[in-house]
Amino acid sequence: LLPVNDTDPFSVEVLTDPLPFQAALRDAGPVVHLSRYDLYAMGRHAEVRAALTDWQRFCSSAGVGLSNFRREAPWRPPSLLLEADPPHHDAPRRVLSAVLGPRALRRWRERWSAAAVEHVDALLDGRRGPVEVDGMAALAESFPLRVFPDAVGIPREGREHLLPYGEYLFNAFGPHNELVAARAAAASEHAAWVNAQCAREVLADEGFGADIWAAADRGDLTPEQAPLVVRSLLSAGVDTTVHGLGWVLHGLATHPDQWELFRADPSRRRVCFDEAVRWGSPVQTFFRTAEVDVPIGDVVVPEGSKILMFLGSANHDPRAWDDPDRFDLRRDPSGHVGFGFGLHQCVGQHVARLEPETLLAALADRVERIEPAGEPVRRPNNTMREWASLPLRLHVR
Ligand code: HEM
Ligand SMILES: CC(C)Cc1ccc(C(=O)O)cc1
Repeated sequence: LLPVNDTDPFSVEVLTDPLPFQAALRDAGPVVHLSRYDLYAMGRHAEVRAALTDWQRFCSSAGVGLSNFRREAPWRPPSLLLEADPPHHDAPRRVLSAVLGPRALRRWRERWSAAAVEHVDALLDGRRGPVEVDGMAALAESFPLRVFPDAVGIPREGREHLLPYGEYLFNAFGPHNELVAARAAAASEHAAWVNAQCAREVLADEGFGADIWAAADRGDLTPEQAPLVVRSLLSAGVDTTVHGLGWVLHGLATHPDQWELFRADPSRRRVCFDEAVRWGSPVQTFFRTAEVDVPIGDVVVPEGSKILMFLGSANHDPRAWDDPDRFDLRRDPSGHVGFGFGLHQCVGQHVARLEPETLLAALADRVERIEPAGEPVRRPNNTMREWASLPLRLHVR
């Protein structure tokens, strides 16, 4: 293993199995200069949380990827939430908080519960005993794509652009390596399709998109801002939940006692998804930019530097968690940074929780046991920790 500060954290090797590098990063100090990209890396829970709450000194408007928007043009117009700081961030955030809040989701809960039952019934197709599936294709990818685009209110045509768009977006937060170069040509086509779905005239009368345009009618947003706020949903709302679900299924399959616990004790159901997001941390890393010189320990992070926060490492920091590498529904995962923390903390987290809640409830009624049915396959991505396939055996009652 190379010394930490010479390691490329975006190499396929580290992206595929990040835990050894992250342990070395945590041990190397509260903040570590990585020479390869001239950035400052944080792997410990305390420092990552502190940086996430300190939006004045660690800003988002220079981009939350390696690229510094003040030095090079972003590949797409910046997000009005993710890549914005107060005061510009305030109104779009206020609008999306209301559109995606727990109260607003009540009308989707019944629909998604019914959709989950239909989805699982169709998958099991009346079979009993052991049923082998690829958890990613059969559940983690297909269920979010069944319910979320309709909730946004986009047309059915062209939805196959959604996953590749998100895949490219999350790669593009990292360095311009092979993962980005391989798909750069297709990306502009995916982006063009996504942008076209944000126009008022293509969106259904009911859904998150319509709610955002209604906010513009009320003057809570300008008509120029509305389509970009809809774009945020299509950018952040699909691949994240797909891989969040992937980690739930992988955790339950590799810890079969946990499925027993989940089925036996409904109170565990609420905590299950957050424990999976802590344990798997589908969003592994992203950046901030130092607005001033920031002293941390005996290192000064110079103004203008990029800070790389390792959320997955913070969520496995033994300074913050007992037995962090264990997926355990008995633990209280609150305080994890898998949804971020502070001002930009995930505004879609309630949607993110509702999808697995409804799907797992439908599975719990029919499946007594979940176990691995072969080697799962990783897909390297500069930001997202993803399973390409998850062979599972579901024991159906
Ligand atoms: C498991 C699923 C998800 C994970 C792990 C996740 C993770 C995150 C994280 C870590 C951030 C903070 C980014 C930062 O601080 O720079 C964030 C922000 C955000 N997320 Fe999520 N997210 C998920 C699902 C969703 C969904 C379903 C939506 C939309 C329906 C969504 C919309 C957003 C938006 C718009 C922001 C920017 C918020 C702001 O900057 O104020 N996310 N998400
Ligand atoms: C973890 C975050 C980087 C996920 C994310 C992506 C995109 C947006 C957007 O607003 O486009 C917001 C959040």
